Amino acid sequence: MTGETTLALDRPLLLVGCGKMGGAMLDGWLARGLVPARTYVVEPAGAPALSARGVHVVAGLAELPADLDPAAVIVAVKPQTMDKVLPALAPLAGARTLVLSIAAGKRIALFEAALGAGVPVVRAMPNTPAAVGRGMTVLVAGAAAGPAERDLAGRLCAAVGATGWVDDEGLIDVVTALSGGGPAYVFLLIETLAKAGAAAGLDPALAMRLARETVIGSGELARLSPEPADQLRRNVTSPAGTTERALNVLMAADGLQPLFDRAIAAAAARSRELAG
Ligand SMILES: NC(=O)C1=CN([C@@H]2O[C@H](COP(=O)(O)OP(=O)(O)OC[C@H]3O[C@@H](n4cnc5c(N)ncnc54)[C@H](OP(=O)(O)O)[C@@H]3O)[C@@H](O)[C@H]2O)C=CC1
Ligand SMILES: O=C(O)[C@@H]1CCC=N1
Repeated sequence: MTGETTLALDRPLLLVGCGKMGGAMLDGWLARGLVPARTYVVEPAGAPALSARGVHVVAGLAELPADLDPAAVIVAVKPQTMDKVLPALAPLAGARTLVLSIAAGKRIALFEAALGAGVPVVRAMPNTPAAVGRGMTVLVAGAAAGPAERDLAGRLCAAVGATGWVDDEGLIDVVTALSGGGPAYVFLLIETLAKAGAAAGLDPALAMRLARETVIGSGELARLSPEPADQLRRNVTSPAGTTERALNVLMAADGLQPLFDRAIAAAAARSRELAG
């Protein structure tokens, strides 16, 4: 599912934590019909740009209207802040309010233990391209999340990009490592390609432009072409040509695959640690 979803909600939406990821999703939601006047954001540092657009921004949960009754509370604070935030969220939680957490590591059971076993919890792992409507979010639902809450969680995430569901929450650690953090690896690819080009003699600004446009163009080709990634790679690789020489390095036994195997395993292990 990718998103032309519109977000006409019949009750308010509450975003707790409006940093890089929560802010990226909120931008996407507002662009897709979320009504600013029915949107509440808890952000200790404030968010003047959002206030100017009509969103209600408060510095702490205690400042919210007592009768808020949100359709969904999106929890987008750092995992390390969760222990402090969850007890304060309890008064807002109930059987008819979806709790959608995007925090790395933090398990559904933690939310249910803090907020009540009957509280519908969905855990999602988005990524920052959500800011431009091209996110990838994987969701997993807790036992108390029924069809209506799953549908709402799915629509919130589909409004900012592609979505998928898993049944096994344990998989979210690997999802976090792959697509949650994945944009960072792609941006690192741009940086390293540009540095390699500059080291080989190109003007650094030109090398950066070539690296950036190459990743952008390749991403767009991967999106629009029916061919799988390995065929798109072969299409570039002329027999006995130049790319083949580079791929001999990148696809060697000690090349990119074992490096990414280690990187993904390290990130997934950190996600498991953050559960704690
Ligand atoms: N960044 C990413 O690419 C992704 C992040 N995530 C997850 O999203 C969550 C947020 O990450 P990210 O956006 O990067 O982090 P940020 O630090 O950018 O955002 C967290 C925000 O929460 C605010 N905050 C801190 N304490 C409270 C509080 N008590 N109540 C309300 N808000 C509070 C912070 O304010 P202040 O800075 O003033 O403390 C900050 O603005 C994390 O759990 C992360 O695992 C998931 C997928 C991708
Ligand atoms: O680095 C992190 O912990 C978060 C989760 C996935 C992307 N950023």
